[in-house]
Amino acid sequence: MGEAPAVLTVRGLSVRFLMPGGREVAAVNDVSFDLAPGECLALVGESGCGKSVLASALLGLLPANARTRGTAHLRRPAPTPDAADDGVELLAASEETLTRRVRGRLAGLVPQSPAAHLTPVRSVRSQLEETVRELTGTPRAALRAAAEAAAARAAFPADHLDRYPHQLSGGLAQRATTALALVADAPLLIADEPTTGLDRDLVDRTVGELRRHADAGHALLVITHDLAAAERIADRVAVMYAGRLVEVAPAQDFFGTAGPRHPYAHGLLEALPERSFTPIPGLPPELDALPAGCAFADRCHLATDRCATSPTLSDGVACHHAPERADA
Ligand SMILES: Nc1ncnc2c1ncn2[C@@H]1O[C@H](COP(=O)(O)OP(=O)(O)OP(=O)(O)O)[C@@H](O)[C@H]1O
Repeated sequence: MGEAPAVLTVRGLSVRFLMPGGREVAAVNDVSFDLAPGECLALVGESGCGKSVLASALLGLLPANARTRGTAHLRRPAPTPDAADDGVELLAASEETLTRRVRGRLAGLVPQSPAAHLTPVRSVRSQLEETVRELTGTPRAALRAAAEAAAARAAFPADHLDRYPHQLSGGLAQRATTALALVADAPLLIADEPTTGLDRDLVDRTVGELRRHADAGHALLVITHDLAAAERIADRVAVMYAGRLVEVAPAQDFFGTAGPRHPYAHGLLEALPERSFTPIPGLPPELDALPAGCAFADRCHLATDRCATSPTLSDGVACHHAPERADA
């Protein structure tokens, strides 16, 4: 983490879904992390490990059968310490606070399914103009130019602004939702799978834009299973497995010579075609029947009797058998 006070401070965040018959799905388990202004944290892990549920919890977008625990504090970085505002406790915030202060204003979201987030019966221009008016109070006469400027920030082409969502390719729909997410210059941007389904050129442009956004002082949480994209954007990597963070490491160490320390994180990297292309054997546990100990033990070549007790995240890794950091 950088030296500036965190924009987002998450402590002990857990999410359970209450299912029919009393079953409980433990989608996020005791997650804690900080995110500083200008920092990009990539949250990585296999499909279904809880990444999107975590993002939805932060923005108050969980369905009614969800129960959250823990705290998640979001605040605007202050130009001076005495100008600091108290920010918002996201998990305790009312729907009104989330709508009026948080979504779009303090936290922008580039959603996982852009097309589903755009209103199908309105052109991109009209959706951008409305969002600009609501979030920035721009007067009507200046709306057109402000919406065009917002589109340009996300490299959405001006000559496509009058199109409707069904007339956009996946890449352009993603640019439109990115433009909407950037309108209010929120201090936190959450991008959920921003590169999924894009061709190589668009992946490059998206990665570049997101990195520039962080470099301009915004805190950026990128949720992705694209490790190559994570390597290019992130300052730090947080690896999630069965709803828990199992490793949080500087990206340089994680992708560099030091490498990951958790056996699951190691396996994720080694599964890449440009590495040894060896998949991790087995499957993750069901989230409604998590073992009492380490959730990865069943798939882990290092597992011993000690793994019957759950390791906590300490010094950046949650594993009884993780190697010490070389510089520790
Ligand atoms: N409304 C819900 N009710 C019950 N379980 C849910 C609900 N929403 C999500 N889950 C479960 O929570 C778990 C985590 O889902 P999540 O979408 O966060 O995974 P993810 O890591 O983002 O994966 P992906 O990359 O596929 O989106 C999954 O097992 C999912 O089935």
